[in-house]
Amino acid sequence: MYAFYSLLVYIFYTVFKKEEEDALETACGASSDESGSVSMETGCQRKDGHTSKRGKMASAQRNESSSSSDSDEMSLSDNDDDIAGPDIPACTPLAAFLSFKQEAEKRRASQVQLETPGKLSESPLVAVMSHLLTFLEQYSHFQQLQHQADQYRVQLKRHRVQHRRQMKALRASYRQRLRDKNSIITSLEEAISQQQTPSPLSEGEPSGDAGMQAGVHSLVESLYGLQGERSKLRGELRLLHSQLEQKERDRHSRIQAFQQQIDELKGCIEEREEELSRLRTATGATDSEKRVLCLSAENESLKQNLSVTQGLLQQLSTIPSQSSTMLMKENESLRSRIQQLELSLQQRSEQLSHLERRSEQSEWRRGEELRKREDRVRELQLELDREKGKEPVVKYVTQTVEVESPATLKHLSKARQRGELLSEKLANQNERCKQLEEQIRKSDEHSCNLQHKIAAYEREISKLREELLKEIGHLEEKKEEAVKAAANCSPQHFQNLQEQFFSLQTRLTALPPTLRCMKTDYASLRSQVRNFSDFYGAAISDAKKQISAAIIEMSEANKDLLEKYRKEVALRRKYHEQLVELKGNIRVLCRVKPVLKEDQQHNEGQPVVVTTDPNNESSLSVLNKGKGRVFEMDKVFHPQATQEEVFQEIEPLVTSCIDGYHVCIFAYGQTGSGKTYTMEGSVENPGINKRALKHLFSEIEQRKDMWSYTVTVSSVEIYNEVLRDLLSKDGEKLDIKINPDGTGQLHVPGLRVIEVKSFQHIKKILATARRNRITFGTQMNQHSSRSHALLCITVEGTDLATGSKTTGKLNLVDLAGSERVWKSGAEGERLKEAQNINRSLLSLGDVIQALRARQTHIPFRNSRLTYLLQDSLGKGSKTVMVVQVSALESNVGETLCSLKFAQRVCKVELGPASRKIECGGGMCD
Ligand SMILES: Nc1ncnc2c1ncn2[C@@H]1O[C@H](COP(=O)(O)OP(=O)(O)OP(=O)(O)O)[C@@H](O)[C@H]1O
Repeated sequence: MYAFYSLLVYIFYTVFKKEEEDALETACGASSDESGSVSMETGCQRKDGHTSKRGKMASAQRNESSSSSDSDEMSLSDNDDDIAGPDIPACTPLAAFLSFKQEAEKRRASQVQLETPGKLSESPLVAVMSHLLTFLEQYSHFQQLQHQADQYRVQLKRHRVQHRRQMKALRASYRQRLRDKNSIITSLEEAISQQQTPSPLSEGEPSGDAGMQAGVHSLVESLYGLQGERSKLRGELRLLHSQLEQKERDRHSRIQAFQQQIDELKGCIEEREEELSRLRTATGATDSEKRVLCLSAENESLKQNLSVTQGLLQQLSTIPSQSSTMLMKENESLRSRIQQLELSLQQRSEQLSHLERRSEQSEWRRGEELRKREDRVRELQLELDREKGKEPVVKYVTQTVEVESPATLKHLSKARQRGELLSEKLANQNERCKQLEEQIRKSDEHSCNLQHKIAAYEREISKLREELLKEIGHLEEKKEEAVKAAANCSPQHFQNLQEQFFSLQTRLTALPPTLRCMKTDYASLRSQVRNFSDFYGAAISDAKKQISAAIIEMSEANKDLLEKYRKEVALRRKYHEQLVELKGNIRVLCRVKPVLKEDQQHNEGQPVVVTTDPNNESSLSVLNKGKGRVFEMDKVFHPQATQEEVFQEIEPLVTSCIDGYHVCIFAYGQTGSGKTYTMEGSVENPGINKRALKHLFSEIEQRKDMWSYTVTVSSVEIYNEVLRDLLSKDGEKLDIKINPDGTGQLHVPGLRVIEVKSFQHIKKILATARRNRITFGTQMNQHSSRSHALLCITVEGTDLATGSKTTGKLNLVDLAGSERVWKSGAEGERLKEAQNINRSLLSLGDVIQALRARQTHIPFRNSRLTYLLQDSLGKGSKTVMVVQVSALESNVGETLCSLKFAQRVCKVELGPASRKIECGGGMCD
């Protein structure tokens, strides 16, 4: 009866909810009348004061209804309060009803027991109801649990997605950092800003995610650390810029000071020249006057002598008896006069020879001076050239810094302009120096002419002297005759004699003007020579002093500059290393081959499936079967990229080889994709090999004042796993062995190693290696290289100041093309070749894989190629891989393979590169 009644009420309750609620309210009201502590809000309560299970369920239902309204926000909310009970619309009212009925039944049973004691205390209906209630309770609990589990699962999934997203972002940021410094900084900022915004996940998460949170925190910390490093680097860069500016200012001021000094010197020289010309004319005039005076005095005395002689003759003519004695006296005086004249002539000739000696000496001294000055000018020229030669270093720093900031770029362009101005000024100075030399040469020529004139005059004088002597002899003869005649002279004879005497007198008077003229000329010339040589000597000694002072100053300034240059080189090296380390010691570049005419002929209508992004230099996408795939590399060269552009990316590594690092550059890719073109290039457009060697020699030339270098070259090819020397004609099979010198390094006994002195020499060597390499035509490439070709350059340097030694190695490798055998149409010998090529490339992949996994054993010995490259592929080396790909759809499979391999290499870390430097007998880094 009760069961039926209960069922009926339940049906009413569920179908007509309102009525049921009313009924429930009534029932509860009745119950509350009895207990006095029941309310609709909290549900019905038992007499013992405990909240009934039904009440609990009702409150759970309320919670559920409140949480369900937020269900849309569930995915974003992490609040544990969101966990609510299951949706149980049917069982809750039933449970409420049953508990109500159970209470009523219990009350009724207790009344019955009171009325009829000894009867069964609990009816079966009550028992069933209690069972039902327990079941409902358990059911709702189960549903709650299930709901909670679902929510946990959703949360876990959400956490996992977010975690994966975060990890992806972090990985991307790290990769970005490796790509280049600027992008690292940006990505770090992004990552930091991401980490700085509080994540909703970080609060109230289950304890299972604590590990992940700790990981994230540690990453954030490391990012902060990197940010600090970045600001430190920026500070260092600023410091470098300011140092550079200071140096540039110093250099400029020094150059100005030199310029001023040189100008002053030139002014001095000009002044002196003017003075010289003035003095020359002035001295010439005074000397001539003096000579005229002197000679006129001499003339006067001669005249006096003559008049005396005349007087004597007259006396002779008047007193014939006394004439002979008189004549004899006159003869005596004439003889003495002649002797005097002879003496004076002798003295003069001695003076002349003395003068000649002096002029010769001054000439020799002047020649010496000139030679020294020429030497000094040459030295200065060399120093200036060296100064100019420093420009590239500044340029390099400029290039390195240009990457950093546009302000530095502006500053360095100004510095370059200043440098150009300086070199112009220096060229002008050289020009002026040359002009001065020209002037000196002219004055030398002039002095030579003067000496010639002096010599001519001297010859004339000696001729005249001879004539005079002859005349004197003649006169003496005549005098003797006259004396003899006078002894027995008749008046007639005496008259004859007188006539003869007068004629002689006239001849004697005719002589002096010629003699006077000659003497004047001679004396003026002599004084000119003496004055000129004295003045010239003084001017030269002055100029010498000034030049030597300027040279001393110059050499001191040069020392300073040299010191600064050394410091700059060291700084540049340091920053270069930091840059290379930031970029990573293994770098992967990708070059897309342009579609050439011959490619179009073979693959007519083939679409291009490889595209590069002009805004992103480090990604390229490949379209395969309608799906695009993006690959990230350190740098991607678009099909139109030039050989020069490719080399520019590699240039810093070539430089580091001179500094003592081991560097390996290899080209990898499908056959015909342009590996040989990139490494060797053509005659008119050379590739990496030639450009690297050219750069190497120009860098060595720049450093020759501080370092001496020896460059040696060898070249081998690996064909069918057999090693052959490409520089020897016999093509003997070679083997790789451990060097017996105890260094543990590898060497190839019998391999021809050539010392190279110049770039011209290397050209011939490269041509020989190219001729000897094995190539065949395949379906994919008409001149396919069937072997791996290695060009090994060793650079041994010695620091001239400290004596420390460095050994750098540069391995330039043109790998044989990877190919799909069916596609290349290889058969027989070609098939074996292709298999060998693919096997060795596979070994290279294995080595890279092992390096990537940081395995203790790296399988270098699995192929000749990897064994030979062991030095340059392992730890502490710098490696660049240029992946060559074709853009055509027919090659998409090979392109994808090559790019996947490249991506694997991208992830390899070789650790910091180490410099192979030997100081004091041992190796040190
Ligand atoms: N970037 C480029 N610009 C112009 N021509 C190119 C370029 N790359 C390759 N080539 C041309 O494509 C042809 C094949 O190139 P190359 O011989 O260098 O390929 P490869 O990868 O060395 O082939 P293999 O592995 O078979 O030796 C050559 O004629 C070369 O001149």
